[in-house]
Amino acid sequence: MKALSEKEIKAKLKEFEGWDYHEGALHTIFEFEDFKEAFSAMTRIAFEAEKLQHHPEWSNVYNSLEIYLSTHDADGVTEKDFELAKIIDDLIG
Ligand SMILES: C[C@H](O)[C@H](O)[C@H]1CNC2=NC(N)=NC(=O)C2=N1
Repeated sequence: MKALSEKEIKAKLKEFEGWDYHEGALHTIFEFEDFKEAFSAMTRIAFEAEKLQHHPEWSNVYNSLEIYLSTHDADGVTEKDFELAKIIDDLIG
C-alpha cells in the first residue's frame, strides 16, 4: 500500500476529530474513567487490529491511551491507518 502525502493526510484528517499528524503517524490520546476502561478499550481495539492485520503503536498509563498509526511496510501513513482510526473511533467514540 502506498504512503499518502502530507497534504493528503491533512485533508483526510479533517474528517477525524481528535486525531493529528505527528512524527509521521496518525496520533491521538484518549482519556478514560480509569485503568479498567482503558484496558477494556485496548482489548476491543486489539481484536479489530488483528482482523485487519494492522496494529497500533500505543502506550497506556492508568486511564490514558496514546496511539500512533503508521504503515511500516510503506514507511508512512496509508489508507489502512485511516481505516483503523475509523474503527477505533467507532469502538470508542
Ligand atoms: C505481514 C503483516 O501483515 C505485516 O507485517 C503487517 C502487520 N501489521 C502492521 N501494522 C502496522 N501498523 N503497520 C504495518 O506495516 C504492519 N504490517
